[in-house]
Amino acid sequence: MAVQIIPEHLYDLIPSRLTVIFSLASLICFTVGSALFRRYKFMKECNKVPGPPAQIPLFGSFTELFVDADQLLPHCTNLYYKWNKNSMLRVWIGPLPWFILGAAESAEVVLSSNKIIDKSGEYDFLHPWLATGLLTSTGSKWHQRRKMLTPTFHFKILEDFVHVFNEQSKILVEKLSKEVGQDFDIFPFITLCTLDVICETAMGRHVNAQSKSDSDYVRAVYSLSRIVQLRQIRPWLRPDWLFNLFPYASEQQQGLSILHGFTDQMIRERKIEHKLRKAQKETEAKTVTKDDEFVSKKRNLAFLDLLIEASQDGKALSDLDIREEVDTFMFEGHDTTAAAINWSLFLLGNNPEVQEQVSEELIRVFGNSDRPVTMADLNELKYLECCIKEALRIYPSVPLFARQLMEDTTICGYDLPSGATLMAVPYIIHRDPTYFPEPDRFRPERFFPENIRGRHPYAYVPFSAGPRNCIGQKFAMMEEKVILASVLRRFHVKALDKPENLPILAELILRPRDGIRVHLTNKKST
Ligand code: HEM
Repeated sequence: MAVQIIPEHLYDLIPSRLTVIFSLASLICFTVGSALFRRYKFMKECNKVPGPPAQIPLFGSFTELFVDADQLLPHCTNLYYKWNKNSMLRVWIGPLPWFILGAAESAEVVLSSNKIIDKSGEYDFLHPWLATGLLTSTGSKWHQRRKMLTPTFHFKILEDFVHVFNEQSKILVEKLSKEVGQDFDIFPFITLCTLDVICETAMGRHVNAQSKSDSDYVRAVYSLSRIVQLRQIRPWLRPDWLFNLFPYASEQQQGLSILHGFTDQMIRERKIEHKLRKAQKETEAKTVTKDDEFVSKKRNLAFLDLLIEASQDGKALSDLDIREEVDTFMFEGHDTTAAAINWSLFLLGNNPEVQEQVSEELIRVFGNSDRPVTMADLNELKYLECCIKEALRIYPSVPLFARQLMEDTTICGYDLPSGATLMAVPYIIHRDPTYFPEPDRFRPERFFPENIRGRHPYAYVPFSAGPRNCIGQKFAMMEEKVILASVLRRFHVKALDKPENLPILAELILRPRDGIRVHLTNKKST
């Protein structure tokens, strides 16, 4: 006999099957309808910003940036000039709207804000590698870390790195001297040099990348950068579950084990050294004044040592926290400077009259000696500095960077919805003829003090600007100056390609697709 669970008098209260189906259908219709309505409103707001129309209703355009990698920047620049009305362009990357900030005016609103500091979803693809270090973190974590790391870029600490820049430049010059008289690609030589510099300054280790012809580390950096870039612009590679179906996933895994394995080993080694140093220090008398305490205690240390000290034996920073910051320095600190030095050489190699002026300055400062560059020299190399700045204007190492709106915000008269991605593009911003007439011409005098005066402060942003600007910009300028001065004291550089014919890849870093082909002549023998 079946057990009667529901009393008979309640049967009438049970909805009929039809009612259930109807209610469910209504609920689904309501949910889908309101989602579509929200989406429609979102797209309507976004579409108020001028830009190419979405090709697929509700989903935007899958093909807008589906161009060859070396066409991405020219394509974006053309789109910007075709549609731009108010310093901004809207592009649909699949269902996601990107707002391209291509002028000082729109860049200022975003970069100067203390609220718009969240990185966009595009940075999530860096997380497997950099986790949430300073570049990729947000909110209170970012605030705390920025505060903790700022003193490590103190002028006095950077001063100690000048000898590293000199040592590695010397090796570079020796290597380049073997190429004198031949046509060759200088890009890998510079990259290995900046890699040696960052390994020594960030981790306190010689990796001798310049002496080895091929570096696993550099290969892994390139492979990961390419994969991150692809995931940013190919919507089908975005979700992890889809990405994992492609061979890129195993390539990424291999790259990560090289990069993380390397950093982990460095952390282990430096922690042991740190313990020994600490024990030794405890036996020494402490005679420093409070003001000098931070700087004087930390001289001759690598960034990693400073992080280990700041970690308070794991209480403030775990080993993983340290790794994410060291990886961030390694990533941000070597490829960016390598690209910047290469682009400077490329432009100087295309503009012999400018290179001549640099040579005259170098003779004025160093005479014919080959002594190392000092801190005082760096302050004297004013024209070289203008050349570096102008090269970063034409070819910003970081060609674009992005923020995500966490609340509805009005920018340049447009009401942009929460969730939108704002993409600052220095490559376009730096070519605004209002601030830089004949923008494609290499004219270092644009950065003479009298010519900078009155220029919009956000017209030139190679290191970004505002609260999330580049923490390493002084380090980068010093390194660039030492390396370029060392190369140009010894060689005359002739570039073999013209800017108008050089294919450029806007990856995470702005790179020449086929390297920088040059011909060096020995100055001393001329
Ligand atoms: C020419 C060389 C360099 C250029 C052009 C450059 C450019 C930039 C730019 C544009 C940003 C902002 C990125 C964004 O908002 O997504 C940035 C951030 C950053 N850079 Fe650099 N950088 C250079 C060298 C360096 C060096 C040498 C280091 C370290 C040793 C470094 C460390 C960082 C870090 C940690 C951040 C994140 C800062 C934050 O969000 O608080 N950079 N850099």
